[in-house]
Amino acid sequence: MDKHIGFIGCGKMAQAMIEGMIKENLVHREQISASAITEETIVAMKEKLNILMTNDNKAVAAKSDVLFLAVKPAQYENVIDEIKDAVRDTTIIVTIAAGISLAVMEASFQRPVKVVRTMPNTPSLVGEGMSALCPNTHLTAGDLHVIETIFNSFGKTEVIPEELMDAIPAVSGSSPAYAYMFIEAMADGAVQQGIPRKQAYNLAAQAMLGAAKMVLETGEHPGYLKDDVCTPGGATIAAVNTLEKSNFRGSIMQAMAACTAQSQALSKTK
Ligand SMILES: NC(=O)C1=CN([C@@H]2O[C@H](COP(=O)(O)OP(=O)(O)OC[C@H]3O[C@@H](n4cnc5c(N)ncnc54)[C@H](OP(=O)(O)O)[C@@H]3O)[C@@H](O)[C@H]2O)C=CC1
Ligand SMILES: O=C(O)[C@@H]1CCC=N1
Repeated sequence: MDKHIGFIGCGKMAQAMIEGMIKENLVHREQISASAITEETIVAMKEKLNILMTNDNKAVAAKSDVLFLAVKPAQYENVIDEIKDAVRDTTIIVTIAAGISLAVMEASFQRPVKVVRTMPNTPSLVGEGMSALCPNTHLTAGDLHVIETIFNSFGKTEVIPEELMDAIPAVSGSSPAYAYMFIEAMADGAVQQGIPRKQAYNLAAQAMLGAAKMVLETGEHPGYLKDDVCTPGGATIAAVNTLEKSNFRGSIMQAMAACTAQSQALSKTK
């Protein structure tokens, strides 16, 4: 891709996307630049990613065709104030923060700008990201194609209407955290039964990966796939019964409602 891609902020999410893009050969390393605050991050990321690293946000903003704002939500206001005059009218600005709306972005730049509100996730690092995208009205079909090409290089994408964006962290932006908790819990359960720790993580994680692939690749309903595992009078249905008694599905839905409420609360403070 013949574009310069910039990142304001080079933390966990920016690194996952940059490494994903590089692994997929979307762009050469010299087509990516990123800024951070501390010398420690600048030196560490230069060493790890071999991209142009700087503490000069304006310089990154000025040279980017696509500019990711990859700082925490609380830092958006100050960062936009700093860079807004350096950003070109043709630059596509990508927000990845929970709770920052397109209206807030447009108002902060104080002029018509191309903005895409997105919600990626950290598995982008290994090319298995899931990102929701929501462009504003200033993006052309060609601009959206550029953004989809970038995000598809490190995973999959769905274009989502803005009124649903606060619900996305719960299902894909934040959900890797609870998937890791599930894997950790299964590994603990395996260790309790005498299985060595390293093998326990491999067994649990590969079972999760395989189950997810079954849903995506067979197109079968997850309930049908679950039924296929449950031998009548067998071991699996005993586990399913215990999970139902401890409100497994209800707990997950409640956690997701809390996640969505927090995203909405972040939106309201902006
Ligand atoms: N982590 C995740 O799973 C996901 C995160 N997000 C969103 O991504 C965004 C970033 O999160 P995450 O990567 O986890 O956060 P991190 O804390 O890991 O990274 C934040 C980065 O921003 C840099 N930074 C802070 N202030 C400035 C500034 N004024 N100018 C330039 N750089 C600055 C920090 O620099 P330094 O290192 O020098 O302090 C750091 O590199 C958030 O808005 C979050 O909502 C979205 C989806 C998933
Ligand atoms: O916890 C958060 O607010 C961000 C959004 C999704 C993942 N991390």
